[in-house]
Amino acid sequence: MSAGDETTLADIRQRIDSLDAQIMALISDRAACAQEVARIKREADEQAEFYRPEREAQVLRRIHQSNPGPLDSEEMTRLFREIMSACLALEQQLSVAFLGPEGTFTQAAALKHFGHSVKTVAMSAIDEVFREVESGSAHYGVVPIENSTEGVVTHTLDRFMQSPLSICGEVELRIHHHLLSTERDLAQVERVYSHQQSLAQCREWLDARLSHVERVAVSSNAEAARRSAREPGTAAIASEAAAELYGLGVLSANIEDSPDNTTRFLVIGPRSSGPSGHDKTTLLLSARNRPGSLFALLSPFANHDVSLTRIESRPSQCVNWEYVFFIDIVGHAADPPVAGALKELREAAELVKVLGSYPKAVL
Ligand SMILES: O=C(O)C(=O)C[C@]1(C(=O)O)C=C[C@@H](O)C=C1
Repeated sequence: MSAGDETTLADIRQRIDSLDAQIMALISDRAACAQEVARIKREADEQAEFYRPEREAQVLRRIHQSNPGPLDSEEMTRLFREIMSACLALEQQLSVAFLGPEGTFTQAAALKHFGHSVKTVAMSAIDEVFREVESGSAHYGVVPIENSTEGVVTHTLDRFMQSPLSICGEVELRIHHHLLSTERDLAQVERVYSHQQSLAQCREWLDARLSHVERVAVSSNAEAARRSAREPGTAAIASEAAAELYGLGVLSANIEDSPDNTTRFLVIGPRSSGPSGHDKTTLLLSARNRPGSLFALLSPFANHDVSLTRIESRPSQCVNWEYVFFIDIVGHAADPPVAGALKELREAAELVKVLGSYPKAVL
């Protein structure tokens, strides 16, 4: 390196130091604004809601769209996600219950959505996540709802039938599965633990590489990692986070059969979100038991030009062979086309429950 290069490097580093000082001052100004917002919210209402999913989605969308580069837009949005998470923590320390144990994809989804300044609390079942939020012990909860290869998580759908909670957000997470073990060689693995959905998502890889090995389904991927860490001769299919947490090595990375394996999670809380401009609404419907009833449930959406993105049917849990429908539509319940469709639907359906309107996932 020549003397000229040294000066240039030193110059650039000086500029970086000065920019860091400016960034810090700006972040501190932003944090002071959040404190001021909190004061105004508290003065207006003792039960003030500090977390505002619609505002967060708008902020993150603006950052995503206006990023000038060279940083990738996803990267820039993630940085702002963390800044806003720290600002919200100054207003209120949020607790978020998730389907645990520590190291599950659901925890990764919770942190992706809320940032790292919230307190995440591990629950051992989907039902417990709902109960923790229903009782007010946690402010919000995160539960899995569907996977792009394995389909819907029926436990979560069924739990909404009896819950007063609303959906206030969604999170999409690309799922990468790794084979984790304390062993150093595939030949030493005699048993593989994982959640049944993950075993299914890696079926082809397991058939090709570990066809002779016993597959054992356990309650979560993180539980699989925890067990494998204590049992020589075993491996777990789980995330990188679980590998770190339970001290396992990665024997084989990205073993999922479908390269764009994605899981969608829902954020549940005491109320749904305000309109953000790009929203979704989830409905629970049941039809009167007569010919043409499904058509009657769907036609109000067509009449009001509202798009359906998903429809699932589940046994009603009240009467044998009667079904309820979970429907996702584009738009917020307060948007005029959706409000019009809902009004018409209430005249046609036995039951119309708006499970929540919430911003479409940004990250
Ligand atoms: O705008 C608000 O209501 C705020 O509280 C500020 C802020 C932010 O940091 O931008 C923080 C938390 C909310 O969830 C949304 C936005």
